[in-house]
Amino acid sequence: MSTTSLIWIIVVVAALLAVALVTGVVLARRRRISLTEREPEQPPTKGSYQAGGAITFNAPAPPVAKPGEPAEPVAEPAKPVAEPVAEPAAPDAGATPADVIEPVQHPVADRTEVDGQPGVGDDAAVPRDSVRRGFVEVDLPEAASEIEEIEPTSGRLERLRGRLSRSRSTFGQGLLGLLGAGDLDEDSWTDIEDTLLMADLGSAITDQIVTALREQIVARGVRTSDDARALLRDVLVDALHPEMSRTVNALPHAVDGSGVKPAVLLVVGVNGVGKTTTTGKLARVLVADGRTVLLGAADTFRAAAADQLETWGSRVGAATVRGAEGADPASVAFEAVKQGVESSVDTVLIDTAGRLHTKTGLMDELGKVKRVVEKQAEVDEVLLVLDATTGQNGLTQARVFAEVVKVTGIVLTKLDGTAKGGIVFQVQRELGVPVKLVGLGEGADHLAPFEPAAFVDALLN
Ligand SMILES: Nc1nc2c(ncn2[C@@H]2O[C@H](COP(=O)(O)OP(=O)(O)OP(=O)(O)O)[C@@H](O)[C@H]2O)c(=O)[nH]1
Repeated sequence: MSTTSLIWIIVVVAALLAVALVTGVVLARRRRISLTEREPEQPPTKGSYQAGGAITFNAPAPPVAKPGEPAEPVAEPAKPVAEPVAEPAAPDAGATPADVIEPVQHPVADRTEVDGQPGVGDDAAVPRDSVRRGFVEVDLPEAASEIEEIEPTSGRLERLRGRLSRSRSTFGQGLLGLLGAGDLDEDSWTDIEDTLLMADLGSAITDQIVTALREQIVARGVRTSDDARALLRDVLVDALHPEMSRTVNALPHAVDGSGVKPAVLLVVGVNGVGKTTTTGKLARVLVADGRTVLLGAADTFRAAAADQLETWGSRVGAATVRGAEGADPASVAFEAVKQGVESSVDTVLIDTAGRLHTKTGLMDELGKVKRVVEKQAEVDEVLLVLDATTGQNGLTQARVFAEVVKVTGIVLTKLDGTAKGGIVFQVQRELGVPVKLVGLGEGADHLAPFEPAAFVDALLN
């Protein structure tokens, strides 16, 4: 091979290498992902929470002044949740004559249960054919690594109205169809009665509503379906006692000679009704309102219940006081209130054991929890949680609990899972105690203040 040929070969190889190098660089640049520094995320500000017309808490005293902080003025115009409510702190003394509806008396002959009214410590009698509720195992809510943002409670009932669709389609729409169908004969009135009974309004309230409808349909000269809707709305809202106070007594209050103490709430009810979930949801609402909350896991019967509560608390930055499995619930409740007082939190929420209804003697235990707590602080609210899907069974439970503790408010859960939303009417009548909150789903923010008008609108529209 001549020298010239060798030179040519070297030149060609060099040229090919150069082309390959340039192509490689271009391709590598194209494939590279462009990385830029992300703007740091802004943490959700509490100030963005607006909750006017939402779950209302009483404010009998200025909020707790934390050590080193100046006391805040009594009036809190910036906090829409804490609408000023002219209610004294003590729930026993808080009811105005308009708030009080007489609880229904139950002569033995009228009772639905076969064994007569259950007494304290007895098993509550349930209809023989009812399905027995077993142990409820629930998945723990996912633990959050940082404090969650909480949906405002304002307008929750409107936002969650779709969750009442089962009651709306059977009860609300059924009634509207019957009432707006023109001239009503006796058969139509019987159908209206049946619809009310099937929605679990109970015979007394059904009679009351039918009588009111019959009178007013003539008095108002109802002609169109719009007239019928307006009449039905008024009658149903009226039957829900809109004048009753639904304020949750959950704000700290002054105690003679010992400064300000946290509000203490007991959450009671049988197993599986949704006590722990409700306690967690309520803690969220309070935290969203700028309150400090301590949780007491006095459901020592089931270890997972304390885990469940602790997880709820961790999601909103609330600490949980718990005891060993099987520990005395009263001692856990005592410790929770003690710590709550010492750390000057605004509210202590105590989740109690749920097997009080069916195990002899356990109802007495609930009385003990209350007595022990009262050695340190007043119990401001006893919220009885009832599962709306259990119908008459729920009413039997309500009676038993009312014998042991002074129930001050009802939380009706699982209204999203039933067509029998009418239980709301009956349960208030049974106990003479207002439904204050309703559970409309398993979601963390699916707890709404109970507002009679919004509830009826959700059923009828
Ligand atoms: N659909 C629906 N489910 C709910 C509601 N409230 C609670 N639940 C569910 O009901 C189940 C039982 O709830 P818990 O809060 O564990 O009930 P509990 O009364 O504390 O039960 P125990 O700890 O066994 O006494 C869980 O699966 C909840 O997610 C509600 O409003 N709607």
